[in-house]
Amino acid sequence: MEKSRSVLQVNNLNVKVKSEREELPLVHDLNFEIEAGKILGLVGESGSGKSITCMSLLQLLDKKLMSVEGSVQLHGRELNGLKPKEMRTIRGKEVGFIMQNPMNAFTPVYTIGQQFIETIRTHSNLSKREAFDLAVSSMESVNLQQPSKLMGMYPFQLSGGMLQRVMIAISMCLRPSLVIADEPTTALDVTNQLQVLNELDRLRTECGTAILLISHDLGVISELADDVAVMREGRIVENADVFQLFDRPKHEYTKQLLRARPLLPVIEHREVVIV
Ligand SMILES: Nc1ncnc2c1ncn2[C@@H]1O[C@H](COP(=O)(O)OP(=O)(O)OP(=O)(O)O)[C@@H](O)[C@H]1O
Repeated sequence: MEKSRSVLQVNNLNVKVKSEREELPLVHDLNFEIEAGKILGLVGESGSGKSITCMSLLQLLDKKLMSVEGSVQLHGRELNGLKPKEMRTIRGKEVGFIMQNPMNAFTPVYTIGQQFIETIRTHSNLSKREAFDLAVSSMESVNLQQPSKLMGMYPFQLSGGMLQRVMIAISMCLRPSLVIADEPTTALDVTNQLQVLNELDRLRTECGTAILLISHDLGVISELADDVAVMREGRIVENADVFQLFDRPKHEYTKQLLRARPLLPVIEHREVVIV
């Protein structure tokens, strides 16, 4: 039997928020998969459930507030229902997470270097020196200048865009088999956006990483994604190959999204990324 190349397989995923009287659905019956080396773009208007989906895949939702039903398999291993300790060993090593707000990813009282090295050493057998060198080279790959100096600085001493790139470097340095990237480039200027997108592209090409890429920027999605899922009000209304979705959208909502995109910047963006 042919071995499945599926890295992430999601079946009948439902997320509900608990209130005193009832449970209100936020995400309905999601089904999708991502194969090794492929990028699935997830698009949809604000509030459509993209971030809640990411958090549920990573088992990061507060169980007291939300319930998650359905199956989330990483290389065939069920993640939904794993103990927090087991999930912690998976997050950071097998699954990298790039979140929207980089400030939330760091502890203010430790330096960037302390946090970077701690993360690397929790998930690997590298010495402090080796972890330092890996951190520095990872920061260089996302265009951070003077990475050795940055290692000694505290999060508040870096701009939002720099912190975002440090978080991306941390998420990618251990070459996880899955990266979940929730608006990874929103806080960045165009040059750094391109650097980060190229780095994501390199990761999937060279390391076979599967990537779930959430972005408002349809130019970014059309450039990088192999498949695109369109979310609306907690449901996936269309999931198709990127060419089919952009050239022959089926769902009325997808057509609306495509009509609403700003054309000029998208074209410029695509041309530069291809280089
Ligand atoms: N802690 C929470 N309690 C109750 N409802 C929540 C909670 N967090 C999010 N929601 C609701 O879940 C829905 C989906 O939110 P989500 O943040 O996933 O949207 P999104 O598509 O990621 O939006 P954006 O693009 O703005 O980040 C929204 O209606 C939001 O109000």
